[in-house]
Amino acid sequence: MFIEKFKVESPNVRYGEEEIESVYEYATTELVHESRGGGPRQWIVKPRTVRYHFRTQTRVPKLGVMLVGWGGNNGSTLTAGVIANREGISWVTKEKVQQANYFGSLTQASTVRIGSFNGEEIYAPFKSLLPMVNPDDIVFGGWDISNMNLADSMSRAKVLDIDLQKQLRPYMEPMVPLAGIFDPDFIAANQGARANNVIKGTKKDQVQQIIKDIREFKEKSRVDKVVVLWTANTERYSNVIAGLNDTTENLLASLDKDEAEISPSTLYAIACVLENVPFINGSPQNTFVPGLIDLAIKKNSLIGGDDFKSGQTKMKSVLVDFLVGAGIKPTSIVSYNHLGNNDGMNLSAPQTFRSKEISKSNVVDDMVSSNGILYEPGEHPDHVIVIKYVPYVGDSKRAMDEYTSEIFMGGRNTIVLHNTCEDSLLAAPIILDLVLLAELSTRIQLKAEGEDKFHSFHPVAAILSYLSKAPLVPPSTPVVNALSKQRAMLENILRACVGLAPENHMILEYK
Ligand SMILES: NC(=O)c1ccc[n+]([C@@H]2O[C@H](COP(=O)([O-])OP(=O)(O)OC[C@H]3O[C@@H](n4cnc5c(N)ncnc54)[C@H](O)[C@@H]3O)[C@@H](O)[C@H]2O)c1
Ligand SMILES: O=P([O-])([O-])O[C@@H]1[C@@H](O)[C@H](O)[C@@H](O)[C@H](O)[C@@H]1O
Repeated sequence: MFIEKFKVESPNVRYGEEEIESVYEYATTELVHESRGGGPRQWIVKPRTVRYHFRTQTRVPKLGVMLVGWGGNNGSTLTAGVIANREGISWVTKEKVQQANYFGSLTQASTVRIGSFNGEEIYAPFKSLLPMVNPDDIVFGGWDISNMNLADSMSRAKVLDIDLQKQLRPYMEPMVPLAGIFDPDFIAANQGARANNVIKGTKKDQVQQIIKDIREFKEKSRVDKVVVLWTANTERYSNVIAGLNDTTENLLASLDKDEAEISPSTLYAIACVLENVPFINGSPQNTFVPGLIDLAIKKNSLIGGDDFKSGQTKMKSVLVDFLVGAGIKPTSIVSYNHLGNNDGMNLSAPQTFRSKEISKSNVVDDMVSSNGILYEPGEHPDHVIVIKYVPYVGDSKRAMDEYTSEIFMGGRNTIVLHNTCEDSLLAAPIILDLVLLAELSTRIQLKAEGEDKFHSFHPVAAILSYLSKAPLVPPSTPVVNALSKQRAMLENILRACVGLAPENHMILEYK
């Protein structure tokens, strides 16, 4: 059964005027590897409980979202989708009259199990766990190196139905991206033709301009908070060089010296961290060079990413988790896709493709290393990524995957998948979840027993892992890619904030 909302009644939860406070007993384990009584060393597991206090501010801000690459397929499609939902627009397709929706958004279109009632499982909207921004209320803005307005960008993207585009045009025509930071050295040469809207000056001038843009947008749109998200083109990796971008001091000194190796995405990120505005990277490049991560930690300013986990890779983080978890040994994974949008054209250059190849390849590492029965240390499946640019198919990505595994008694199993979809219709809801969850996480404070004061989550927002192909995590912490674990982590943290135990699916009541 589905319910719209609920309230938790418990001595561990207090709903105040301005915040929800909860006390949560976090059950974990401590491992030691030592000898007992002079015998050989053995692994000892010690269950332990740590008491956490959470405080979530319940006042939901008016949120401004500034997209870098606003005029792109993802940016224009997301903007269109939010307007269509806000205005209740429906449109005629060849099959039916279609209503706007937020399908594909974890926060807007998925549910969580609350419990059972009279033997029936009860579910509520994911977004009902804690007060969240209503996406209909988001004010969009942003930058693009192309000066095309959002209505024409939507038309250029060729993602949405024509009847819908016609109804949206009046809303989107007045939306014009701010000039962006353009550096041809970091993206494919084929992107140069659209770069007619660029910020001039030194890299430091460009950072100052981005800061000025953010302040003016916030004032003009009268929003309480701004989140910036990169959905611009994939850049090549920046070279990480000691003395140039390895520390805060060196990165800022390099900025002063107008160092060529600082990428546009890192410049936007510097501006956001200096302005204490959350910055999320939806592409695979290493925007967050060590010096930027160091700066974000010093400023306690949220950064998150990398690379939206939207389609082929999302499926991979489910399938490989299932196979390895079932004791089946994937030995060969081949992921091919072709697409014809501008992203695909940009990825046709070797240096930008390499950024994407890295993020799409590393997604199985945690699952493989979790099973020492199947894999020897250092052993991993053959894993090949192929992306081809085929203009004719446009945004309608065709993905084909082949998974070959070893099974019982020397058997082989091969699974083949084919997936066709508008890539931007998968990515847009992911972008929405990223900005909504980033904003929510900045309203949560926590304190573990033994700590003397409340503090925010670590500024490197591992909580956003479910939405990223290559989750950015705090230094020296584990990267988890298995989708079910990522979702459970996120849901259970939000459940703890409102005094609910983690969902463990034991339903002992019925055992
Ligand atoms: N399913 C998906 O669509 C998906 C999934 C994962 C990641 N991504 C990543 O999201 C990004 C956007 O995808 P898209 O399909 O919207 O691409 P797109 O090419 O349609 O849009 C990118 C936009 O960014 C602009 N741009 C490029 N460099 C810029 C800069 N320095 N500053 C400001 N604007 C700049 C371009 O003019 C373009 O309008 C790509 O990096 C892509 O790899 C997309
Ligand atoms: O999310 P996913 O489907 O694994 O990966 C996608 C790639 O297959 C596609 O070629 C690329 O253009 C998109 O940006 C996205 O990264």
